[in-house]
Amino acid sequence: MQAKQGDLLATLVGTMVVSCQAEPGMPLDAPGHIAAMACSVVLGGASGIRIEGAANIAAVRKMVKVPVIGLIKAKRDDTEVYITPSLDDVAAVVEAGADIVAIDATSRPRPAELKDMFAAVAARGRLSMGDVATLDEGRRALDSGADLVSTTMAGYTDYSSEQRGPAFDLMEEFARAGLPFVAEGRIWSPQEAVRCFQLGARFIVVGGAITRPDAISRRFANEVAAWSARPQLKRNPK
Ligand SMILES: CC(=O)N[C@H](C=O)[C@@H](O)[C@H](O)[C@H](O)COP(=O)(O)O
Repeated sequence: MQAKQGDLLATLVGTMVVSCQAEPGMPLDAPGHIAAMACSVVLGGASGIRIEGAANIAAVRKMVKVPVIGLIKAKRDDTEVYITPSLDDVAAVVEAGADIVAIDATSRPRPAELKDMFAAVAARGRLSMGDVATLDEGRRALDSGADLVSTTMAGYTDYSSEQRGPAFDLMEEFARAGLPFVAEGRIWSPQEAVRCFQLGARFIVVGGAITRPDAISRRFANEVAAWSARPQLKRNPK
């Protein structure tokens, strides 16, 4: 790894990266909106930004100085892998201005060999982040040349059990194995964020809890609806 890349990683250790993404078709799904979110979370203390899509990465790159983790979500017929699945996607993420390229590093069949994906990132002078669901996948990603591994995919494959909160069990497995990891996925509270560091995370990536107003509103609305539906409230409206 080149010295400059090591410096970049050092700025992230012990800090929070914020993922600024919008589902396709949602009101915030536009490069200008994503860039405004990125600027806002940097004001709030994010030390890096995770961004999906070449146009969004390019828009954010112009607006923030902090490291940008870029990815392309591409659903394909030939694979379940959808986070930066191909070598062309790697090139597009780098071209758009990302410092770190996030790549699905699960063990599922993929269009290109993992080691070729990570090598393509390194050849372009960028860092790579392997998004995994299990410890074995993390080990394999690091052996294949990933600079970082993240718990991103835990709970999102058919062999990693669905979870409501962060993948604390997987983080403990990484720590016991002495492997460095990034904590990402379903971190919803500052207390959960701290717990990730207690378990040994190098840094954390928080998304929906900060940047998905629809999901945040739904949490409040569900609690409010449950409160308002209490039987005693119906009996005594005053
Ligand atoms: C599984 C998958 O596709 N994760 C994506 C990866 O970029 C994003 O949709 C997540 O928002 C991101 O990982 C942060 O997680 P959370 O929003 O739960 O804090």
